Amino acid sequence: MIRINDLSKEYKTKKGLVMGVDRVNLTIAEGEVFGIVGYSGAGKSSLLRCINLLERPTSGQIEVNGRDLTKLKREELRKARLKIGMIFQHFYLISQKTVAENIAFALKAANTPGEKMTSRVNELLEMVGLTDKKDVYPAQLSGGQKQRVGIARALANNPSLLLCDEATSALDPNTTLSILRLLKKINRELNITIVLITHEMNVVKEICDRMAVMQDGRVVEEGSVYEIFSNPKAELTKEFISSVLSFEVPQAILAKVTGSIVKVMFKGEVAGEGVISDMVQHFDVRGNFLHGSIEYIQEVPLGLFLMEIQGQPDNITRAVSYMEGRGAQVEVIQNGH
Ligand SMILES: Nc1ncnc2c1ncn2[C@@H]1O[C@H](COP(=O)(O)OP(=O)(O)OP(=O)(O)O)[C@@H](O)[C@H]1O
Repeated sequence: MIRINDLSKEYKTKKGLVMGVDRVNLTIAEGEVFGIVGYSGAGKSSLLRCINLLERPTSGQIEVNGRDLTKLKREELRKARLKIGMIFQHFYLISQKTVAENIAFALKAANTPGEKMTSRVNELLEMVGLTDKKDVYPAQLSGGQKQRVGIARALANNPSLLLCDEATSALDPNTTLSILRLLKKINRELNITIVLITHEMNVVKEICDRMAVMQDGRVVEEGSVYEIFSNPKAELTKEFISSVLSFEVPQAILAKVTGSIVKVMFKGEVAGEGVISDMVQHFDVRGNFLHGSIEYIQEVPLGLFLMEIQGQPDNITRAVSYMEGRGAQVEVIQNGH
């Protein structure tokens, strides 16, 4: 478990003090994938780098597996850090070393005996799917392959925690997905807690269990990814969510709409049911889809639809109540005219 207690990080600059992290409190459970989201400058990197004390917090505590890292002596901290792996947006591989040597480098830092080294490197290469690239140099690898080496290196000393600093931001969407799946596999099979920072909600949607949204060094919202996606509270969170669940309908289309416009959300299993078609059958109304999607967050469906309902106002009201009675959240965006 990771406990971040009242953590602040101030930077002294020529223009005065900058609050990188401002009194953050977070608890991250063992085995969880936790995402920290925010725009550039929100304080994500500062917070992540405080977790393994790459940055020393100005105040507050970082507790990892029951030990306050800020209180550890140099040698104790070095040992504790070996159990915290980290991967980076720009990989930071050593260009003069082969893939195998890059991974072995982390094992040497932990004084792994020579005879164990080769077998451990091979094991890690297999885990990240790079056995055939063992003897090549980083320059000969694609971005996704470089990140796989980064992951193998981070896992070398059997960490309990993996910190990911914008790990997929330099990768194309397909490669991003394959790296995220690898991270999820590592989380599930090795029970490694993962904390990642990103500015992309798709990353969070794909693999995180819980998340926090940061702005100006502070956490403005925190919760399960599903709850936050289905019911974001802070304005900033809503903005982030709209980047993945967008309801933009061209004005030209909206201008033609004469019925009521409603936004309908189905959570969980109910998303698969034919609530909307039942509604159309039960009441004397017509429904036209203007926009819609079913997103799967942690394999649980979240259905979001924007639709026009045509009919007598009373029937529309009854139809909306019917959908609500069947578990939908309905918001009337515009009444018919
Ligand atoms: N070494 C530093 N010296 C001075 N100010 C810093 C330093 N590192 C970060 N900051 C400032 O702290 C604030 C938070 O920066 P941080 O890099 O943590 O944000 P971020 O959300 O990770 O953004 P990005 O994704 O752009 O890295 C910013 O105002 C930044 O300018």
